Amino acid sequence: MSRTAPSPRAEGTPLLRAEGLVKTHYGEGAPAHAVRGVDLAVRQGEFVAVTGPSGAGKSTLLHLLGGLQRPDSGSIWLDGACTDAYSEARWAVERRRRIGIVFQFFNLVSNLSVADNVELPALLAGLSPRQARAERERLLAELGLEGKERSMPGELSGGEQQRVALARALVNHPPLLLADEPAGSLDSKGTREVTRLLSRFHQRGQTIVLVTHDARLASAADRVISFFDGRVADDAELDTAPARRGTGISGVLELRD
Ligand SMILES: Nc1ncnc2c1ncn2[C@@H]1O[C@H](COP(=O)(O)OP(=O)(O)OP(=O)(O)O)[C@@H](O)[C@H]1O
Repeated sequence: MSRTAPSPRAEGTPLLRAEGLVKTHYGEGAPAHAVRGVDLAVRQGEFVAVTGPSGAGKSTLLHLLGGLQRPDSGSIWLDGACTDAYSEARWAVERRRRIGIVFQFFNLVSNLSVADNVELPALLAGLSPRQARAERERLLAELGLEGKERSMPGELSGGEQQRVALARALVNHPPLLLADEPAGSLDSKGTREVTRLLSRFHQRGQTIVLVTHDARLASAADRVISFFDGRVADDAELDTAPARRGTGISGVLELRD
């Protein structure tokens, strides 16, 4: 049975809301209490970075928010709709429509071309092949990947693969982008690229929840949640974020520096 959405914190219904999230992993050793009771609301247009030490539970939290793992208890609302009763298939549909996800190791389909990797979610969401191709062309051009359409993921640099993954995540115009250590396997140039891209999409209104160890990447956000031992230890709005100052990423994104 669906629960009623709690009253909004401010400025209307949050795009994403979690209440009382708990998740324990049972593996070989002792149970890992990864998420121990998390309440969270993310408003439309926010760029939230979740930081914290290794093992704090950040990735688990992101997986819960994207429906990739199920909480042991607690609830998640997407745009005011409770997801408690969602099946795996329903979550897959909701992700296609509402949530783009990028991962540390890109998770591209290795035997599909760049073009096919980006078009696939659009086709699955019901776009015609022509529409999917148009969206793919637009995004790959924007991300500086023209000419790479027929390449296979293994032929690309890590930074290029992550840009393809971003194109794939955003091809259906999802209201929410979740990013799990998107620069975690990139060099400093790749990290700068990802930072600038996330800032740019955020400035255009993209809501982002980012998990990262990287202070530089986190500083692009306008709100930083410090996660420790499965709980929110601090939740702070940054008044120095580039997007808020309006002095950071603007104009044309230069990727080829
Ligand atoms: N599938 C799993 N099975 C068993 N234990 C798990 C699983 N996934 C995570 N854990 C454990 O849960 C805890 C939290 O892991 P999680 O990956 O969420 O933390 P994290 O903050 O993202 O860490 P890192 O920054 O190192 O990626 C850790 O103790 C981890 O070993």
